[in-house]
Amino acid sequence: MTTVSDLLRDWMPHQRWFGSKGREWADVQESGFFLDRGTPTLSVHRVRVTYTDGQSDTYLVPLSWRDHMVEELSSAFIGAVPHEGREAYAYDAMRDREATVPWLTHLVNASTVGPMHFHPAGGAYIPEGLPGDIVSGEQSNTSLIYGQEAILKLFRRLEPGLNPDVEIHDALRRTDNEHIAPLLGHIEIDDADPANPPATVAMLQTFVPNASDGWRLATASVRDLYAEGDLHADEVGGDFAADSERLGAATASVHADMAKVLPTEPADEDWYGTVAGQMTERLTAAIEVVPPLAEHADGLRALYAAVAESREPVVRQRVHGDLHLGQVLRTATGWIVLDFEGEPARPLAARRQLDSPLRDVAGMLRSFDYAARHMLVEQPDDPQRAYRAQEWATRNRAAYCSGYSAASGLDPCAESPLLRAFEADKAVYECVYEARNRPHWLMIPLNSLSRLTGRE
Ligand SMILES: Nc1ncnc2c1ncn2[C@@H]1O[C@H](COP(=O)(O)OP(=O)(O)O)[C@@H](O)[C@H]1O
Ligand SMILES: O=P(O)(O)O[C@H]1O[C@H](CO)[C@@H](O[C@H]2O[C@H](CO)[C@@H](O)[C@H](O)[C@H]2O)[C@H](O)[C@H]1O
Repeated sequence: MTTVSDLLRDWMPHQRWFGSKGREWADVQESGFFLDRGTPTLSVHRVRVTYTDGQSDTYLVPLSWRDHMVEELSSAFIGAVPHEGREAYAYDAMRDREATVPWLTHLVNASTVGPMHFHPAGGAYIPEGLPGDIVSGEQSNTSLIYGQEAILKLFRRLEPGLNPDVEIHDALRRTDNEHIAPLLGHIEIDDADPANPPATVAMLQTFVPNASDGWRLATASVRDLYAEGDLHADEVGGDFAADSERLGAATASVHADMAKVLPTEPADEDWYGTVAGQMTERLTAAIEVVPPLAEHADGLRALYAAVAESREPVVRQRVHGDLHLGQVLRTATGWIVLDFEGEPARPLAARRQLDSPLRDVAGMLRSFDYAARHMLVEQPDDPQRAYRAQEWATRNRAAYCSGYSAASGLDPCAESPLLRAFEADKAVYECVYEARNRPHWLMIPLNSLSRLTGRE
């Protein structure tokens, strides 16, 4: 007899938000409860996947249930299980509009349903009664947009403790920072082990209408440059440098406000060695997943060792942790920074540690490199394009640093072994990310490592 666990075992590994693609499953345990008993019925499942290496992850999977097949929802159909002598048809509840209404209703009512707790932010207006539309695109989480007013992000992989996205947005409510989208509420679920704190399930924030994400804008600019074979980056219509500069200033403003409302601490003697050690550990683990990384290992270790030697002055603070062009939105008036949850693959405790703000600068600099070079994936041997890509990346990286420097009084890109090491460390992370999610893009961070370690 087919069970919900059987359905999930077949379906989950193909979902983009499932972070452990390619790992063999040894076991799956699921426990669910009903969040809404209307039509369709909405159930929420905690799904614990244990892999053959003994490690495990817990994912959150909302399902909607119907007593017949619904043709318009065929792309959201997961499978059928026997229920009270008939078939019950399970759908991906995030793609079933009618099943999206209860999330906001429960938030407005500050409900507790079984192990799930809904927390509206004080004084926030929540647009109750509207259905949500899923955000298309490839992301680690799943988001629903409610009437261009609010966006609910469902965190798929559950970990005990408050998600930094909620924590940081909540703290920033005490500032009037114009570069963030205000928090409207969040949802938690109790951990199976009562000794652990609840896990954050979702965050509701103001939807920023009529905005384009930085990745789309930057890559449009790169395409314009490629189309104009004889013109330079500053001469073509879609030059992005002014936006990059404003983005640098926006990053500095968000960093400054995070430092105001969240803890800070000057780095002590040990910090540099600890950071270098963490980067080396990450490299060792990454080589297991991406063997070609081994040829960069010596160069990378030298970059990490330079961090410990140089001991640049650093005031540690909370940072974004996974800043890239896909995490920023350009509105008519300026940039908005999204998604403060850090790198989705890192443990929560590591993502909440105080760090150098250069970590974020490095993430964005990597992203300029990605935007410039992603079209070279199709034409790796075109020297003219490679030259133009380098030109675009250099121009926009410099503009970003200049914007950051003007707003903060600190040039983040002045010769800094720490920044260089952070860029390299991010590229190592990206190699693992690409190998797992988009293997045809693996060459982008791998080639960057050749440049960062001076092999090219
Ligand atoms: N407040 C918002 N207003 C408008 N669009 C948003 C907002 N938050 C997120 N988005 C859109 O949803 C996408 C995914 O959001 P994000 O928070 O980055 O999720 P993920 O953690 O899955 O990357 C973003 O790239 C952006 O296009
Ligand atoms: O899903 P998240 O937004 O939290 O971030 C993950 O996915 C990103 C890809 O969508 C990945 O970013 C990498 O690819 C980007 C282009 O798609 C590029 O701009 C970034 O520089 C590069 O790191 C991110 O690393 C990952 O955590």
